[in-house]
Amino acid sequence: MDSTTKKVRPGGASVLDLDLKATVGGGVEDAYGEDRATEDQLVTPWTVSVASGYSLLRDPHHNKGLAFTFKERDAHYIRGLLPPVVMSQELQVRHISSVFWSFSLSLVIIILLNFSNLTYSGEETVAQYPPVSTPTAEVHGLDGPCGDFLTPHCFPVVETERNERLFYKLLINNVEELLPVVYTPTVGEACQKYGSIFQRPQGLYISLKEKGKILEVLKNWPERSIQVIVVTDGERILGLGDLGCQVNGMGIPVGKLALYTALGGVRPSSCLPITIDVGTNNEKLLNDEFYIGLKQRRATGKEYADLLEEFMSAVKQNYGEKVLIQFEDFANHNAFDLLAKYGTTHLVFNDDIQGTAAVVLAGLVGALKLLGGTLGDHKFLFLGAGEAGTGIAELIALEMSKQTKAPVEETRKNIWLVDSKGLIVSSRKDSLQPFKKPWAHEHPPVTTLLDAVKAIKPTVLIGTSGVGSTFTKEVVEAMAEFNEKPLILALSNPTSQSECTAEEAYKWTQGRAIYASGSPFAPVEYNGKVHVPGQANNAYIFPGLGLGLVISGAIRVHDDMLLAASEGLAGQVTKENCEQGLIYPPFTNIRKISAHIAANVAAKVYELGLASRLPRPENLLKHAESCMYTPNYRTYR
Ligand SMILES: O=C([O-])CC(=O)C(=O)O
Ligand SMILES: [Mg+2]
Repeated sequence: MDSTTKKVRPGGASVLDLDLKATVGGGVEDAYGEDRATEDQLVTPWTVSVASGYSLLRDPHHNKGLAFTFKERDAHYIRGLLPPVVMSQELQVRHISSVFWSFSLSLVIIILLNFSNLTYSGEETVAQYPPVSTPTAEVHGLDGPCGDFLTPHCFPVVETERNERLFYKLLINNVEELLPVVYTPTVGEACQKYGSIFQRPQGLYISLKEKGKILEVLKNWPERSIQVIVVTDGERILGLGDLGCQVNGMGIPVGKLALYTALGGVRPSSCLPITIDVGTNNEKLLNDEFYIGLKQRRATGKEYADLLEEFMSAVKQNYGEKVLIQFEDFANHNAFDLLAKYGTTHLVFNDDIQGTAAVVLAGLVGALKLLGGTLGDHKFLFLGAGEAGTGIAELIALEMSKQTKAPVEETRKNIWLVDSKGLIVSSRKDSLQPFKKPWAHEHPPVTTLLDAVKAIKPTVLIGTSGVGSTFTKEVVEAMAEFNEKPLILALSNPTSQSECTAEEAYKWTQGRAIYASGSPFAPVEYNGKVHVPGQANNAYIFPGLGLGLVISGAIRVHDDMLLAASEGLAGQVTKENCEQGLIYPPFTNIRKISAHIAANVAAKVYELGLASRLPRPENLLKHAESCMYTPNYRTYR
């Protein structure tokens, strides 16, 4: 062998230089290309090591706090770093739960910190959070020190930072109470107020500065086996508008993915939150010296489309065909285009358009048990003709069309939408955005919601405009005039943007309304009867939908899968729920509900031939349940 044909690796070993580019293989699933890389190609030097001692207690994936046994403490060099008691996970959860509800959150934080890592300074963390009092705190009676001292959102954030399994166990065991804390509405407030407090990375930031390097950026994320990505560009965060990159620790994608794990059983390490930063048009943020995002106006047109295209290609190249990408809180003008463009090449869905649609359709099916009749017997009026409004409207029309065999163009005629310019009617057609055009029916112009209610006489009123307090007393009273049981869905988030509160809906209809909202409301007593409002939030759907797509190895999302998800949810509404006026099952059973949704979705994926995990398991419900991540501690050797 001629020495000139040898190359010397940095480690000193020599290899044959026989056209390495063509002959060196990395093996199947060498996704990162490290093994097949030639010597002149750059690779990411990832290492895997066993955590022990002090660093084990600081590793949230493996930390068990006081649950480490003495055998484990000796084997992993942590004896003495923890106080002498050994506490089971169940006891840890019980302890936190009891403290959580009977004392104050500030105290909880300190206890959690003790559980998780004794060297951590609680005061430091707590001091980072400015005073705030949240609607959640009010809903749950968590006043006092919690309100003055820190935001409840800080509680789970701190918790995941210390002990992931304890956090998920706590969340699963107390889902109804904690959902509003990790998720809507508190997450919205956290995004608005705490954008400048950057903690450790909880997801990836991809800005215009990363153009041309997005694949490299993805490789910087420590986990490789990614199954679900939630991505936002921050332009329409809930009903709060353009918050740019102001998503502290990426509130929205992180919050959604926490629910993928807690409610849908998707492994936390396979979830990747991503915030895309193309600038912001929010003047306040642009003028804020502490703003953490790009200080420029939003990129649009080709510049925006090119960045998104690079992102979508890099995701597919890095994680393959089966990674699910959930678009979240994009503005209308991008959301529909992105969904149409990538729906045929990637496994994508838009939670605000499709997730919300599936959950509302399920609620309507539940409501029919109370109201009687079929979907086709009802008339729907929406305030808001954006992603949620048109998405829900389309899915209702599709389901009606399936039920009645009438073409969807016909069934759409039972559905009317009002936007900021009034009722959408045919005379406005030329000036309407494309996604609104199918809803421009024949009718004289009507400018206000109240007049539209009087003219259309809907049986169902749905608010999706992101603007609060728009279902006024007059509007709700008008609904109650010609409906024995008016169905009122105030879907805008967070609580401040609700079209009307639960109390208003019941009061203004003398307790006759069937009411559900996007953000949670506490039960209301009216005339001696307790009314329990439902929460029509996409959190019911996306975790189960995602699980169904992942377990079947789906490669595309089809409308029929959304209908299957919706049916899966509707099927979980019991007779007792209906008797209480509830159109959704309680969140307490959400893991079971998610498994049913996942099984229904997976069945549809197999039926449509879009599944890549073969053969199809016989019992999909059992299979879905068996695939769900449970956060119980594992024993270490
Ligand atoms: O996050 C939520 O609670 C529901 C949702 O997607 C939105 O309002 O944009
Ligand atoms: Mg959303």
